[in-house]
Amino acid sequence: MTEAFGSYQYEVYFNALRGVVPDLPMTYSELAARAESVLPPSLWSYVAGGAGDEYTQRANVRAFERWGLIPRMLVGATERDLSVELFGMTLPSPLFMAPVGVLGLCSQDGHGDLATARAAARTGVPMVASTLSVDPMEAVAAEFGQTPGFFQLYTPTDRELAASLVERAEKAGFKAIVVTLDTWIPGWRPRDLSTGNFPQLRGHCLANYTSDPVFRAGLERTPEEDMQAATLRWAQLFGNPLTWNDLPWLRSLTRLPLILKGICHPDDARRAKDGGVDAIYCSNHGGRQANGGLAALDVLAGVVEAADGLPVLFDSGVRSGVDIVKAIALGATAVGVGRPYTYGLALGGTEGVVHVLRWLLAEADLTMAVDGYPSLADLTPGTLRRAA
Ligand SMILES: Cc1cc2nc3c(=O)[nH]c(=O)nc-3n(C[C@H](O)[C@H](O)[C@H](O)COP(=O)(O)O)c2cc1C
Ligand SMILES: O=C(O)C(=O)c1ccccc1
Repeated sequence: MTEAFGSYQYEVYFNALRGVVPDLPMTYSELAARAESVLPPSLWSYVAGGAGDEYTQRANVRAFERWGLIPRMLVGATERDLSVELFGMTLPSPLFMAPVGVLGLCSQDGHGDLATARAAARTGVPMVASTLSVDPMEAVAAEFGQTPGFFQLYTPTDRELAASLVERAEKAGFKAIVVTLDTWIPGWRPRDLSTGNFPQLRGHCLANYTSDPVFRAGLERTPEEDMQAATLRWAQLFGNPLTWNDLPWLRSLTRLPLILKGICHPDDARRAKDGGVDAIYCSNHGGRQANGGLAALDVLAGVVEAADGLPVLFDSGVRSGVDIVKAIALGATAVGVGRPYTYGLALGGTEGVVHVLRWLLAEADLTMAVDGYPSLADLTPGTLRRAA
């Protein structure tokens, strides 16, 4: 069984009253500062950094500050219901873990994908497992327990390899496929470019490829014999500049729910819906891809409207439980975090991730209690006021 997150706030309260405070941060700024102090500098830069001067990354966070929740009184919101229906499943809350391709490297034991999957099992918070991982997807999925997991696909140029990855994800028990559209080519990332620092190009996090029969069949020597050649092959295959003409092919890859990640324009949301996808994932990749300036939160409502009833997943800039509540009020069905749980992983492995997830959920739950919104259905756009 997963932990009831609702009890976490009481645990934190009572422990704090007794003077027992966990040795893990309770605010994002402290979380980031402590993660920086434990991660190797190059890995810290890779995770914390973004595109260009990181204006968009900052805008993602600031966008939340421009919305204010209007408190309602005498509601008696003594019990809150944060559960969400998605693809016929009932999730305990709208929170999920966005795919992060270097998780494996971020935990002290070098197996952060597994550690994160264990946190998903403990909390009931789904993990979207990246194509880029230190351990193969089958090993990651084996740690999910009763919590559903989603597989994030970076579509390679080799269609047979794409089909193989999706087939493996189905067999491994993943419950949905998330196709990321915004990273067929890495963005302009000065921190990484100035240090020549791209973990995958050093042969890291490629287990899903090196364990794949189709990928292996394309190599002259096995990855065990020649990882450099395997890495080069990966770099050649990694990104596929798909077009809308490829959507029927993507759709044909799986009968699992199909989610397109990186949708920010209402027209793209409409087109995706017409193409038969099951959900839209509104995101600007945490400001890592284009430094285009617009916060993901500021395009959410338009995407939700165009999605016309399809579930809309959202990430980019969520740093607190209040942010989760605001994204739901602006129409998101489920809300993802990337860097926050990655920093928890760096600080404390599975425990660190569990801590961050429970904090975010306890804060969301308390916000709904204090502001008088007992269920997610009560969080409509009318509960927000644009403050600046
Ligand atoms: C270090 C790092 C690696 C990422 N790797 C992937 C990935 O492999 N696949 C993907 O779809 N998104 C990836 N993302 C983007 C996240 O899924 C997500 O969109 C983003 O982190 C959300 O923004 P946030 O970090 O502000 O919460 C990555 C993000 C970070 C920070
Ligand atoms: O770092 C990322 O955000 C990411 O998803 C990625 C994946 C592969 C190559 C470059 C970037």
